[in-house]
Amino acid sequence: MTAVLADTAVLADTAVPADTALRIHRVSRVFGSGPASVKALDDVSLDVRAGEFVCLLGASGCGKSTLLGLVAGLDQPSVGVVDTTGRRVGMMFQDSALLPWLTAGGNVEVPLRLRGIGKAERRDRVESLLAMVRLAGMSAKRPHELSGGMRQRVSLARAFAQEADILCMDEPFGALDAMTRDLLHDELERIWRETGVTVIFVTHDVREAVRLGDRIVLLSSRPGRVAEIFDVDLDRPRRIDSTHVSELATKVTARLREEVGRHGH
Ligand SMILES: Nc1ncnc2c1ncn2[C@@H]1O[C@H](COP(=O)(O)OP(=O)(O)OP(=O)(O)O)[C@@H](O)[C@H]1O
Repeated sequence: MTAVLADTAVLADTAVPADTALRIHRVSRVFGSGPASVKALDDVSLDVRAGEFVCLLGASGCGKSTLLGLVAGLDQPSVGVVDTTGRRVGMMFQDSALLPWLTAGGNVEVPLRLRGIGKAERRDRVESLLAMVRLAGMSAKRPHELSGGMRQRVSLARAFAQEADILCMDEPFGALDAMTRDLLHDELERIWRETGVTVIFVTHDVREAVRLGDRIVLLSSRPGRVAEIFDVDLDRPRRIDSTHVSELATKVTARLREEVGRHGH
């Protein structure tokens, strides 16, 4: 009887609610072994609701990309569990990483091809994905013919072509100028709302996190732990230069500074 009760307790503890898209449970990641080993993540837990937009924020080297890689299934935790609840996970990187020998349309088509979608349907989907990122009619252009912002739009369309339920984004707009980034924030927010995708968005830009996130998860450095979680209760769409965004960004920055100071960066 006791054993049954114990099992039930374990099950109750680990059952994931239906509206939870992602559960990160007591995850640690250590690279290497012995004295030279690096503990990149230490006992990180986080539940993300389906359709939620979560920003992972922290100083350089705090383990943001490591955590994202675990969610994307590119890496395994040393301890703990990453449960993507049977949902499909997609990825988008900072560098647009477009295949230079393919056109814009050809690049967007890659994830559709990989999933065995037929030619006629692929053509339609590519057109609508490019229209979604406001690049209608640009399908035949090659990456070198496009601006950095346009390339990142193609990359965004390709990311959405994965039709992921959870989209992991690793500083996707980090290399863009402020104006282009602002436009892409608007586009991403619109597409996120239209598709209902769950987004895990890594950034070290506090304002960007406040502009986009439903929640901001602040990670501490060495080892990476959840230092604090901020709810962003601001109406959307938000302007990155609005007073409300600035006020919360100031508060988050102060907390980030505290964390950075604590670890002597
Ligand atoms: N494959 C690896 N082998 C060894 N150490 C690693 C590996 N990947 C990451 N690390 C270390 O783990 C720590 C976290 O790295 P990670 O890239 O996740 O940080 P980050 O927060 O994404 O940094 P940044 O903002 O600079 O991109 C760092 O100390 C890094 O050197």
